[in-house]
Amino acid sequence: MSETKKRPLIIGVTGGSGSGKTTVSQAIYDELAGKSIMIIAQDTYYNDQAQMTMAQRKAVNYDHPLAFDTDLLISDLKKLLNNESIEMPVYSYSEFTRSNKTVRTEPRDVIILEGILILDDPRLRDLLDIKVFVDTDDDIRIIRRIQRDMVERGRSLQSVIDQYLTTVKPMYHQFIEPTKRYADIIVPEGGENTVAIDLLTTKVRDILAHHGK
Ligand SMILES: Nc1ncnc2c1ncn2[C@@H]1O[C@H](COP(=O)(O)OP(=O)(O)O)[C@@H](O)[C@H]1O
Ligand SMILES: Nc1ccn([C@@H]2O[C@H](COP(=O)(O)O)[C@@H](O)[C@H]2O)c(=O)n1
Repeated sequence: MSETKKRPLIIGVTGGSGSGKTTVSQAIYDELAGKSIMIIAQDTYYNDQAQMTMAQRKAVNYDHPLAFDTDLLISDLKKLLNNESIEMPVYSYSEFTRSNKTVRTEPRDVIILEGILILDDPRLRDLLDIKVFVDTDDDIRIIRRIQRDMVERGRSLQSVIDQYLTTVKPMYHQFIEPTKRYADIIVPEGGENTVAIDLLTTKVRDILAHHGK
């Protein structure tokens, strides 16, 4: 009798911009080195804006749920859950859109999905097996964001401040912070919280062992 392949496990890691989602996701990934695991950033699934001018792209509210191509993200996750490969988009923060390339991505036993709005859409939320909210104060997040966006995302100090006040902060309080209620685990201070990361990786190891992985 042929063995049925088990459905991959999806861990969702959310929180405000600069809260430490990427750091927590990378820490889980590193702790589970040697396992079949991948990280998907929700940012990769921002809408395709190739047909827009640069001025139009810069004016988009990137912290609103409608900024994302959630249908494509859900469709790709369902393929991975079905143990099929996907063509993952490639996103550029400096171009404010996807490139015309994609990366062929094979399914893995564990998928970490990290992003600001992964708990907002019930269709997406329902695909997640473990839901984590990284909870970091607004002042710490804006300081981290200034440092990161100026170094890694080609932004000026003034543009980071303007964007934070006009969209990032209000959207956080309207759409992101309310999704904390859906989280199984709330992690204060993100990547430095080794206790939370140990608990999560132990849980994932238990589930994989139960599946014989
Ligand atoms: N606990 C921490 N202490 C100090 N800096 C941190 C901590 N966690 C993350 N950072 C830094 O803050 C920035 C944003 O963190 P990141 O994990 O990318 O957040 P997010 O993915 O939520 O936007 C990064 O430059 C990262 O190195
Ligand atoms: N072209 C873009 C796209 C997104 N953003 C900002 O990125 C934030 C989400 O990424 P994190 O790694 O910080 O979680 C989000 O708050 C958007 O404002 C952008 O500035 N430009």
